[in-house]
Formats: sequence, C-alpha cells, structure tokens
Amino acid sequence: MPGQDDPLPPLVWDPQRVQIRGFTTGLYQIEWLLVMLVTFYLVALGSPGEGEGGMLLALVAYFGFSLMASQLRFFGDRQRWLLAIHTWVMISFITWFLYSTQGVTGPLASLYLLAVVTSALTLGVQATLLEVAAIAACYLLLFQLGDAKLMTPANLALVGSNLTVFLIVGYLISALVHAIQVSNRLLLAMASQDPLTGLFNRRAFDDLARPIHAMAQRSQRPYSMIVIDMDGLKTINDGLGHDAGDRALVDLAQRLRDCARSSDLVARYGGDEFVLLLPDTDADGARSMMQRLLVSVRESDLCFSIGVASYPEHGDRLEQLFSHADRAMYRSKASGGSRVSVQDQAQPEEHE
Ligand SMILES: Nc1nc2c(ncn2[C@@H]2O[C@H](COP(=O)(O)OP(=O)(O)OP(=O)(O)O)[C@@H](O)[C@H]2O)c(=O)[nH]1
Repeated sequence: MPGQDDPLPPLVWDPQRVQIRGFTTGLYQIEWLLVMLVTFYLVALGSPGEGEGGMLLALVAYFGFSLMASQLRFFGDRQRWLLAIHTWVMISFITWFLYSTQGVTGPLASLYLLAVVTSALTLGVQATLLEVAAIAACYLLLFQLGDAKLMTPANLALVGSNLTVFLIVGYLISALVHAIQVSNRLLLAMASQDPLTGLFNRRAFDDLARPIHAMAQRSQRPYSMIVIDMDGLKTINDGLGHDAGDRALVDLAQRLRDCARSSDLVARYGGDEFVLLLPDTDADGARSMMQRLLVSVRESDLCFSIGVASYPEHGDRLEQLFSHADRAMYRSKASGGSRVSVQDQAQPEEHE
C-alpha cells in the first residue's frame, strides 16, 4: 500500500462530474457576460422607455439568480436539470429583453447563442436541439407580440439564419464535449485497469480501498484483505513460454472475478500477485471463499498461495492489514503453496 508520499494524485473516478463542475464556472461567466451586455445596451443606447421599469427589474432579478446559484454551489452533485433551469431562465430573460427593446429583428436577437453554448457544454446534443426549438418558439412569440409588420420575409430570413447558426454551433460544441467525455473514460480505464487481465491495477485498488476502509471504520463492520500469489509462474514462463504464463494469469483473474461479489474489489497488484478486498466479510468468510476457490482449481494446473487478514480483528489500518495478509500469503507459500493462511494462525491451514 502507498505511503503518504505517493507521488500520483488519486484517480478521478467520475470525470463527467468534474467536467460539469468546470463548465459550471463557464456558465456563470456566460451569465454575467449577458448581464454586462444588457447593462451596456441600456446605458449606451438608452432604456426602452415604457418598459424601462420591468427591464431593470428583470435585469436585477436575473443577476441575483445567477449570483445566488454561484454562491450556493448548486452543482455540487451532477444535477443536470439545474443546469437546464439555468438555460431556460437565460432564454426567458433574453426573450423579455428582446420584447422590452423590440430588438427581435436586430443584432441583439443573437444573444440566444449564449444559452445554446451553455446547453451544448453541459446538457448534450438532444437537450440542445430542444433548446433551439424553444428559442424558435420564442422568436415566433416575439413576432406575435410585436408589430404585425415585423413578419417580413427579410426578418424571417434573419431569424432563420440565426437559428441555423445556433444549430450548427450547438451541434459542434455538443459533439466536441462528447468526444472529450469518451476520451476521459478511455484515459480512466487505461489508468485504472491492468491491460492483461482487465482487473483493477494497484493504483486503482489503493484509491478504491480507502473509502471502503473508512466506511468499515465508521460502521464498525468487518472486511477482509486477501493477498494471492501464483506459485511457479517463472517455471511456466521458462518451460512453456511467456504466453502460457499470461494465460495462467488471465485464468486466475477470471476465477477471482467469478468468485467475487460485485461489491468486492479485485485487483492485480503487480507481477503474479493479486489482491482482494471483501467488504462485510470476516476472516472465516474470506477463508471459506478461498477454500472453495482452491477446490475449483484442483483439476487445473493453477497453483497459488493465499493470505488473509481482516478488519478489525488483525489491525485497524489498511497498510497494516495488507502487510499482514502478505505475510500470511508467504507462510502459505513456505508451507508448499495452494493453501490459505489467516493472519493470526500460528500454522497455515492446509486446504485438504
Ligand atoms: N507471463 C507473464 N509473466 C509475468 C508477468 N508478470 C510477471 N511475470 C513473471 O512472473 C514471475 C514471478 O516470479 P516469482 O516472483 O519468482 O514467482 P514464481 O515463479 O511464481 O515463484 P513463487 O512466487 O516463489 O512461487 C517472473 O518470472 C516474472 O517475469 C506477466 O504479465 N506475464
């Protein structure tokens, strides 16, 4: 197990969540940019006259909403619907602004692009297409509410070209974000899996074991650490070739996977050493599981030695339990292999 000075940071197990957190900062910047643009318009070009009061109220309310959301850290969890609410509020605010300034036929109508970008960054392609459809409905509403003369072919063409740009930009950004998510998942798999067996690697095991240990400490429930080392892999490699050695490792990995529960951690710790962490399992439970495994490989050529240590019986630190299980495994090996030793037993327990 790694010490305090482990040079590698823990793996990021939920890259999408981290990504959304990062995009959330961008979302507030987009919202504040919108507030600044609207304020600039009102200051530079004058307020829209009769709608002035409502417009200012909407501006203050919108800024307050964005500020409150950023302070409350709305997105601590991956709550997509909260992000969706942000984009709907943004679309409503822009619609109100365009209505108040009668700017639906001017350059301000492209402010909707900010909502499209926000949605594409955080909500995916389908939600973004729906947002563009909602924006089209808002354009129509603004035409209906405005002067009937607004519905000219030139104005409709302008709106059509705006919507086309929204669709293209929304689609491209969503596709890019999707590609980033796929490559993040790939990187996570590469960083956490052993390529030969597909099991977790040592780094992933060390990362994932810590929360299980902490949970067991909190709930005062037992768990067991099992260290398994193949016997005679070097002889297989030297006698039958490296491929045969690889096949033996893959075979053992598959058997470990088969006998483990979905809540168990199974990892290839390095070389011919495997490690299992079984939550809610005491030493007796772990030993009988390993004995069943040894019975199942009796007819095969697979030989391995097993050591077991359990929390809280044999230690209250993860590293301590690992080293106890490792030492127990060496006792099994020293006694001829293909057997299970539990930490506190003076003699390794013979399987047969
Ligand atoms: N085929 C193959 N061999 C590996 C792999 N990783 C490590 N090994 C070999 O595993 C062997 C481990 O050697 P030892 O630690 O002496 O283990 P052993 O031969 O099983 O001997 P004991 O552990 O004492 O029973 C070495 O020869 C390594 O080269 C791998 O991914 N594939």
